[in-house]
Amino acid sequence: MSIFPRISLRPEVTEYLKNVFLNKEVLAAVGQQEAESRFHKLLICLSHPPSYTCVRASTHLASLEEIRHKLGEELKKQMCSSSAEEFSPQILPHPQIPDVLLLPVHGPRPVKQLSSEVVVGAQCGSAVLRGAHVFAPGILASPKYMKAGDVVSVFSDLEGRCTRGATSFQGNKVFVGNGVAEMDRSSIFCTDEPPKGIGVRMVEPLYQSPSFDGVLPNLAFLQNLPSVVVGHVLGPRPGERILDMCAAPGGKTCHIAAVMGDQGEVVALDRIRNKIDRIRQNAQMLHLRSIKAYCFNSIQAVSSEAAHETEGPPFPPESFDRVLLDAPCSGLGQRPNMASTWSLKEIRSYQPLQRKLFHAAVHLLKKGGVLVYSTCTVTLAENEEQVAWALDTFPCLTLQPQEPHIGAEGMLGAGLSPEQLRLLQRFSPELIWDQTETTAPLPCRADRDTIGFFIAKFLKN
Ligand SMILES: C[S@@+](CC[C@H](N)C(=O)[O-])C[C@H]1O[C@@H](n2cnc3c(N)ncnc32)[C@H](O)[C@@H]1O
Repeated sequence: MSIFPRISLRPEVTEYLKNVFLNKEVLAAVGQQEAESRFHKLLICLSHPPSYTCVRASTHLASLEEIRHKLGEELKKQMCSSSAEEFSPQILPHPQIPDVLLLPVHGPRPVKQLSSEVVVGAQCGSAVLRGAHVFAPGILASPKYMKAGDVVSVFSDLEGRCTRGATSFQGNKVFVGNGVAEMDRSSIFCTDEPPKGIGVRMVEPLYQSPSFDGVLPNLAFLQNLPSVVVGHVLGPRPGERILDMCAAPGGKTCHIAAVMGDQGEVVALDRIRNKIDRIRQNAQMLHLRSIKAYCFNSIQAVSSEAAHETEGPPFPPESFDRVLLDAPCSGLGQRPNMASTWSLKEIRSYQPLQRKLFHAAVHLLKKGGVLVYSTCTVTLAENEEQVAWALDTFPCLTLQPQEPHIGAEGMLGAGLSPEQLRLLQRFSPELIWDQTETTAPLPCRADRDTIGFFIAKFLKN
C-alpha cells in the first residue's frame, strides 16, 4: 500500500528517467499505457521500503537451521524487552538461495502521531523504515525540553532543510513512527563530542521489522537480496584468486570469501581510505582470513606487463580467476528513498567512470575467467547500455547464464537481442508493486519487491 508521496527528484532527472522507461523499444513491446504505469509505480515504490528484510547467514560458521534458530531466540528477546506489541518473528529460508533468511516487514501500520516531534535526516529516516532505531547523530530537531523517557513521534526531513538543533520544523517531512527518547536534548545537541548511541528507541514504527543492531553480528549480515545473488552468480570456488574492485564496506567481499569456505584469496580494493577499515572489520567479525583489502583506485589497478608481481595493487594483466565490478552508480534503485537532489549531470557522470573500471576489470581477468558487473540503479545507461558497449568493445567477452536467476530479464532500449536480455538479471520492483500478497506469494514477492538492481555475467574467452 502506498502511503508516501512518490520519490522527489529534480524535474530534469524525472524527465530523463521517464525517457528511459518510455523508450521506443519498450513502447513498441508493451504500449504507452503500460510503460507509463510502470514508470509511475517505480517512482512510488522507490519511496517505500521492500516488504522483506533479507539476512545473509554465515553458513561458513554454522548451519542455516542453527542460525535461523538462534536468530529467532534473539529476536524474541528483543520483542519482550521492548514495549512493542509481541509477535513471533517469522524467519523464512529462501527456497533457492542456501544462505538467505527472509523476515516479512509489517506495514504500513496504523500508528497515531503525537504532539512531541523529533526530526531526523532522510538517511536516518530510511534506516528507521527498514527496522533501525534512531541513532543520535541522525537527529536534527527535538522538543526544547525533551528528556530521556519522553515518548515522541519521529519525522524524516525529506529535503535536507531542517537545521541541526532546531526545536521544531515545518518543512517537507514524513512520519515514520513513534519512539522513546533515550537521551535528553542537551546530550544530543549541547556536547563538545559528537553524540553516540541510540537517541530514540522506536517502539511503534510505521513499518515493523526487527532491529539487527548488535544481533548475532558474526552470523546474520543484513544485505539486500540482489546483493547476495551477486555472490552466487560470481560462483567463486575454493582456492581461486578473486578481485572485488569496488569493495567497501565489504558485504559482497565477505560473501565471496564465505562461499569459497575461506580457501583462496579475495583481493578487495576501494578508493576511499577510511572505508578500507570497514572491509577489514567486517572480515574480522566474520572470521574470514582470505580477504586482503587495499586502498587503491581500481582504474589504475593494471600494472605494465614488465612489472614484478607484488602482493598488493597494481597487478599484472590476467591475475584473477574471477572479477566482481560492483560499480559506483547513481543508486536510483535504493529503497526507501524519498528524495534525491542529484543533478542530471551527476547521474550521467557514472557511465564513463564505470567504463574505465570495466577496462581494468577485463585486463585483470584470466582467459576463461568470469566477470560480474552489477549496479543498484535503474538507468539503461549504467546497465543494459554498458553490456551492449562491453560486448562491442571486448570481443573476448560473452554473456553467460546466471544462477540463481530470480529477478526479471534485462530492459529493452539498448539494442540487445531477446537472448541477450534473457541472460541479464534486472530486479524491477515496479513490476510487482500493486500486486497483493495472495497473487504473489513468497518467494516471488520477496524476489521482486526488493531494491532496483542489475547483474550481468561475462566469460572471457
Ligand atoms: C556500490 S559501492 C560498493 C559496495 C560493495 N561492493 C559492497 O557490497 O559492500 C561502490 C564503491 O566503489 C568505490 N569506488 C568508487 N570509485 C572507485 C575507484 N575508482 N576505485 C575503487 N573503488 C572505487 C566507492 O568508494 C564505493 O565504496
